Amino acid sequence: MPPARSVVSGGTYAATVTSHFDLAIIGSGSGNSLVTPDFDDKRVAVIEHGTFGGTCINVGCIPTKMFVYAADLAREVREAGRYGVDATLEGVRWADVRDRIFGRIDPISEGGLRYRAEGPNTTAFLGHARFTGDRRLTIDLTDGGEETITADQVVVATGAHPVVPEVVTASGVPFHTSDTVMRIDELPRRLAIVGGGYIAAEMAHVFSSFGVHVTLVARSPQLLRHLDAEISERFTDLAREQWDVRTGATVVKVEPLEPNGGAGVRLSLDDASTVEADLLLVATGREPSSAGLDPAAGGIRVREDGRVEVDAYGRTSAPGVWALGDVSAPLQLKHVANAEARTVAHNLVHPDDLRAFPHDHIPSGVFSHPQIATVGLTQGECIDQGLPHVTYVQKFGDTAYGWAMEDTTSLCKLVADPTTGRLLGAHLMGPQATTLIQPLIQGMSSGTTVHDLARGQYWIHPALSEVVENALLGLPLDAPT
Ligand SMILES: Cc1cc2nc3c(=O)[nH]c(=O)nc-3n(C[C@H](O)[C@H](O)[C@H](O)COP(=O)(O)OP(=O)(O)OC[C@H]3O[C@@H](n4cnc5c(N)ncnc54)[C@H](O)[C@@H]3O)c2cc1C
Ligand SMILES: NC(=O)c1ccc[n+]([C@@H]2O[C@H](COP(=O)([O-])OP(=O)(O)OC[C@H]3O[C@@H](n4cnc5c(N)ncnc54)[C@H](O)[C@@H]3O)[C@@H](O)[C@H]2O)c1
Repeated sequence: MPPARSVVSGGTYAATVTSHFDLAIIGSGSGNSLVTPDFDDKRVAVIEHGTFGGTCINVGCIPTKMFVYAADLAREVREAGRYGVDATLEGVRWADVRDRIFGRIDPISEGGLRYRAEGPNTTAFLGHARFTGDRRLTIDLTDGGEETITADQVVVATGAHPVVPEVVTASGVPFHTSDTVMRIDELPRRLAIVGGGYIAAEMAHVFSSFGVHVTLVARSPQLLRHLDAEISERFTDLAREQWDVRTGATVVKVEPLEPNGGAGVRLSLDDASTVEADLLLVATGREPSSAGLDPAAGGIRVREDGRVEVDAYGRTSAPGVWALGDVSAPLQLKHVANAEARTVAHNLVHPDDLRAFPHDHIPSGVFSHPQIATVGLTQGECIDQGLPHVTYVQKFGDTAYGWAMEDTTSLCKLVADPTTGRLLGAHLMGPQATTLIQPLIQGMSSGTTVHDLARGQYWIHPALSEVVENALLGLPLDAPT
């Protein structure tokens, strides 16, 4: 492992580095995968101002889901008595859970940096990149000084970062975001989470399953309000059974619990109620990391919401400059960033055969309790768009495996076009929802009709996937198409 130097080239610090590259990539998350064999005989720079490897591996999808797995286990032990299996959760060794997770992850980041630093044609710059001209970047190196490079092509893959409301930052009270909360030294007794989206739902599940009292403060009347209304409503009801959920509530004041500071926080809400907690987690969205790039200096247009403007092929308004992932994508999801990176990797070397981003039928999952998975249109969107549609809701509890699980709350809701007999959307809430949804994503992507999806293949009996089969068969379509 080379020491953490700002400019790493060939494993040794290079005082004078090559200043012109064939390709410069800003951001080592999904951007790092652009260094394909097509670039074996070309010079590539990867610039990173944070932890090498980006969000997903270091502070996003991977560690959160590793915590979620442990949380699911803890919850199952607690609930085993329902099935006549008596078990007691003796404790959760937070430090051991945390260290197991980061003990796997941290070496991956280190290995990724080493691989780029020691690559024969790659240079890893550790520092903050900003545009200072057309395809010209000035890098404020992490350990001081700056370096200016140019490149034939530049890819902006700078991701997104947490937004923290001013009421929190102005208070001076210590708080966490998802970037830091997974590394805390010990579990708090009480955790307050501000936000009602993905991160809030997943972190509330993790910490409450580990025995922490969780209070969740959300501005909107329902949690996960981007989802199908029925799912969002039912999830909010189930959340209230697990956590102290304050919906339709805005935080108006944040202050330390003790007059002289120290641990603990008191939140005052606009309904005159208060929340007291030992730790505060802010999960109020992530904004694209575009501003710090000085995009205008590079001729790069940015949308009102902060996303770098790209066309269907990933081209920005500046010739030779591309963007992908959270900094420009319509959704902040790793599978979207990966798909866009595959597209840009092709387009970089095939200027006469450009491919468009595959943005149809993008699914997403929320790894909370319960788990949620969704793809396509919601019923509400069909109504808003005046689309003819039919729906069907299949309860997990009305299938054989659902009986085994004594399930009373899980569901699979399908939305279909009665004329074409094709699926328009699928929305699942319950155990393994993110896995169960896959045949429905496949059906939508390949344009298979509901009838062919249901009857064109076997479904293993009495597997949980019969929920999906029965949901398809339940859709009130006129006739098999
Ligand atoms: C807690 C959490 C859980 C998540 N869970 C999931 C999940 O389960 N499934 C899912 O699909 N998605 C999940 N996501 C979203 C997913 O992590 C992101 O969509 C994905 O990582 C974005 O990849 P990216 O390459 O666009 O950006 P990133 O991976 O964020 O990479 C951008 C990199 O650019 C660097 N950078 C930024 N600006 C500069 C600059 N000016 N100079 C140099 N370097 C710079 C950053 O430090 C960063 O390393 C989660 C996100 C979070 C926060
Ligand atoms: N499983 C996954 O795929 C997964 C998991 C975590 C994160 N992510 C990605 O990361 C993104 C960021 O996650 P997130 O949970 O921070 O964002 P989010 O957009 O999912 O939710 C943000 C929440 O904060 C609320 N909010 C916004 N501003 C607020 C304010 N000033 N005061 C109070 N509440 C406010 C919103 O109403 C919303 O409930 C997600 O949109 C998602 O794309 C994905």
